[in-house]
Amino acid sequence: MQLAELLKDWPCTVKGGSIRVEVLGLEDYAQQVKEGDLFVVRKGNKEDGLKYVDIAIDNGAVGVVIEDEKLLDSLKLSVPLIWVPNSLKFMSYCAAKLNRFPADAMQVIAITGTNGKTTVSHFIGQLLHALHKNVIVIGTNGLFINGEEVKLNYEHLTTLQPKHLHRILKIAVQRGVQYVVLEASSMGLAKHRLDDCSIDYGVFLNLAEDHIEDHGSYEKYKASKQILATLASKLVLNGDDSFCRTVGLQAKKPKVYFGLGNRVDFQLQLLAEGLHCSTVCLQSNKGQKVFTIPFVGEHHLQNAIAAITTTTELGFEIEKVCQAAEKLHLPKGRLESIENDLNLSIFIDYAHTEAALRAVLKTLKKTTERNLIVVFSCGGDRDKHKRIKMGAVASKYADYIYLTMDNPRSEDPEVINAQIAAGFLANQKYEMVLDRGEAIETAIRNAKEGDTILIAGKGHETTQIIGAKQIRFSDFECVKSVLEKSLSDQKE
Ligand SMILES: CC(=O)N[C@H]1[C@@H](OP(=O)(O)OP(=O)(O)OC[C@H]2O[C@@H](n3ccc(=O)[nH]c3=O)[C@H](O)[C@@H]2O)O[C@H](CO)[C@@H](O)[C@@H]1O[C@H](C)C(=O)N[C@@H](C)C(=O)N[C@H](CCC(=O)O)C(=O)O
Ligand SMILES: Nc1ncnc2c1ncn2[C@@H]1O[C@H](COP(=O)(O)OP(=O)(O)OP(=O)(O)O)[C@@H](O)[C@H]1O
Repeated sequence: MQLAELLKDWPCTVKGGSIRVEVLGLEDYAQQVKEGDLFVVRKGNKEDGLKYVDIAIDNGAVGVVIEDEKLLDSLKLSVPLIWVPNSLKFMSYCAAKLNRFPADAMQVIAITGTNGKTTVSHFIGQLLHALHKNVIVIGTNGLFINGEEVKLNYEHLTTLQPKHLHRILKIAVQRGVQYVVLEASSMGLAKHRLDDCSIDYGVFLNLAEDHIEDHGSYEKYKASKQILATLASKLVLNGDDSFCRTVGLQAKKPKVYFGLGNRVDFQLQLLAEGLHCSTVCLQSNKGQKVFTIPFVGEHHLQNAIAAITTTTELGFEIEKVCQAAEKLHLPKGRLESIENDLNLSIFIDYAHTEAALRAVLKTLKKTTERNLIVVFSCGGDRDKHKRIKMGAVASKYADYIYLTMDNPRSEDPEVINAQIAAGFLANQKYEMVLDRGEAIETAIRNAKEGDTILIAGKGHETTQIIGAKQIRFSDFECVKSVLEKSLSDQKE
């Protein structure tokens, strides 16, 4: 597309060079600029893109975009210099336009909330696939087409940057994908990554304190989430959550409420609970339906009803949606039970917020036969306020706690753990085993038949960040090797 055409409807000032040049792509990382790309200069948290303009031009940039108006006079380049008021908004628009607004050809569902985005995205993906639709799901766990993971070869964010997202959507449309389910992180929304996705349904799950340091304050975090209500045409809201209710009251848009409580359009009631499944009753103006879903936990019932409501709103018959819901499964690392011969219940779960830890511990407390044991810690260099709160929640439900490491980054893990332990009840039994592998091994070896062990915080992740180093570590691989070792010890 010609630069002139690309810039036609966007407020900007162009200086020097020719606007008749062909633009092939968009890049804000200078070293990755390819022949024909526009290079967008941004001042970030760590770097100033201005430092890298020469590299971008050497790599073939056909234009340079800036948002500092003063540079229009001082920067002399061999290619057009383009000033735009907001480079992040421009990147979103430009990426969408260069790919011919692929989202317009799809039904776009975006999910936001502090907890449950990945789970609900995958549930909606599974329901649509079961209803014979082609669907792409993009979020923390990666990119999935009809349930099959497609590996990306670039930095993986929960909400992809527009330069990646619109290219993926264009290919998806070409391959006949009709639905896209996107996780909308607060940072992704604040950084305008989803501005030009023509979102049909914005799904609001819940709000709790998180990412405060990333955003600067809780109010700013909350405001970032609310951006989704302005971007989406219709809203699907959790009627049990006060933040979602407020979003619904403020938005002058078609909306529908779901929940486990009263005053909602789609209500899911728990009728009976087994060890691994829940029998539920769905009530809506379309009638009543009783069915069984293959997992437990109030929070996952919330996630299930969010997905069922959204899919029904997309125009599918409620009976067929409920039928498909009987085969839902949780995504990798969410309340995942690990089979073993030790008569222990071992679960790996991605809980890394206070609300998530409460939800999963409350669920496991109900099913555990004996003691509930938790292995966890908190991440370093972020969200310090949540440590004491997570400590208090763990202590409320757990009989024994192993404090360990969960991406301590530049912080001393002993200090992080001391801040967690400050939230413990006075009589809490616990110990600190900093090496995560050793902590998991000790928890399994010391457990007695009938105990439940929750290994929380890492879920699907496969790395541990200690200092500046990222080392390979997976809770799944660790548990597997401990179980194998204990089996061979038994045989000896
Ligand atoms: C907060 C945020 O959105 N940060 C993103 C942002 O970084 P930044 O603005 O600080 O950029 P910077 O590294 O200072 O660099 C400034 C400019 O110089 C350029 N540069 C820099 C170095 C270089 O060698 N060459 C070069 O051209 C950069 O491309 C950039 O344009 O631009 C970078 C490059 O495009 C992104 O990698 C980076 O995401 C980082 C990886 C990140 O971790 N983001 C997290 C906070 C995030 O978005 N997380 C959410 C989930 C959390 C939530 O729920 O809110 C997510 O959606 O994943
Ligand atoms: N509806 C919910 N309410 C409270 N906690 C939940 C809910 N759904 C999931 N969780 C907890 O949060 C953890 C993470 O779930 P999930 O990955 O679906 O959330 P997320 O919002 O995508 O998280 P993140 O933004 O950190 O990637 C789960 O392992 C579980 O412990």
